[in-house]
Amino acid sequence: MTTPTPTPALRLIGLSKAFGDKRAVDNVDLEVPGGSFFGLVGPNGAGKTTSLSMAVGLLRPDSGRAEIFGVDVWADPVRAKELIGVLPDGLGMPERLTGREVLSYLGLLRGMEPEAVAKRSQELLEVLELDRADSTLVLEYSTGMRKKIGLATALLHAPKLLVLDEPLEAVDPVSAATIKVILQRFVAAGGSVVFSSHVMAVVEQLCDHVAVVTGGRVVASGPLDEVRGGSSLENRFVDLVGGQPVSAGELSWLAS
Ligand SMILES: Nc1ncnc2c1ncn2[C@@H]1O[C@H](COP(=O)(O)OP(=O)(O)OP(=O)(O)O)[C@@H](O)[C@H]1O
Repeated sequence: MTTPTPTPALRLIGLSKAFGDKRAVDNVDLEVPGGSFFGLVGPNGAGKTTSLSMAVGLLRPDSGRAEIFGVDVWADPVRAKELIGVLPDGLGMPERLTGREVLSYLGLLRGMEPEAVAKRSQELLEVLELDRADSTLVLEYSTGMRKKIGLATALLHAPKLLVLDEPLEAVDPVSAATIKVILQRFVAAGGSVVFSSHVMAVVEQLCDHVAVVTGGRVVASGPLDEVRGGSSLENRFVDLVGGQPVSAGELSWLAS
């Protein structure tokens, strides 16, 4: 008897998207195994945001489809949205609300009971160390605080998969450390995470699976060790994107 293959947390099948003449994402196939910590890594303009936006139903593909735990994102958006927590790139939050108010509003909007919203918000504000969430407007938040409250909104309804666009980009080191711990705990508890980054060191530090994206295409994907192979991920990355040989010093900005 054959063992059934587990349903991937996220599956992209032949996804493509063009903006005018520009092919931002070109026939991308990707499988994110359930329970994995998956990094989508590539340089600016590689197509990471466009791919993730299509994966979560924020942007309609020209062709192809996306499945969250086997649920077609465009055929059954309600079910798909229950399964995912999303941190978009822009973080366009209502800026005249406090962090707690943002969470309260979103929780009620998603149909949660008021008591559950209050309890869950309190837990998230504590673990994310957002202790001024009652007194500070989002308008006044630092990038780190915005990413943390964004992560709290993504986690509010206890999703099975987190899809995060650059969650650590331009974040202060203390907030970044907090975010990393929360994501690691989420995966340890059986959740799955997909996040984008152009920082190789972050992906190597956190992820068990990785996809390298450049020019709108996935040029390598799989378990981190397999993709990395014998040489460092930085060198393989440079090979894949067609760059010149570089030293670790030249690449130090990647680790910032
Ligand atoms: N709304 C849009 N209109 C026109 N072009 C777009 C739009 N969104 C993205 N693009 C283009 O599509 C390509 C892929 O962009 P995308 O934002 O997906 O890349 P990215 O890998 O997320 O880059 P970054 O790390 O800079 O965010 C880029 O050339 C970008 O300029």
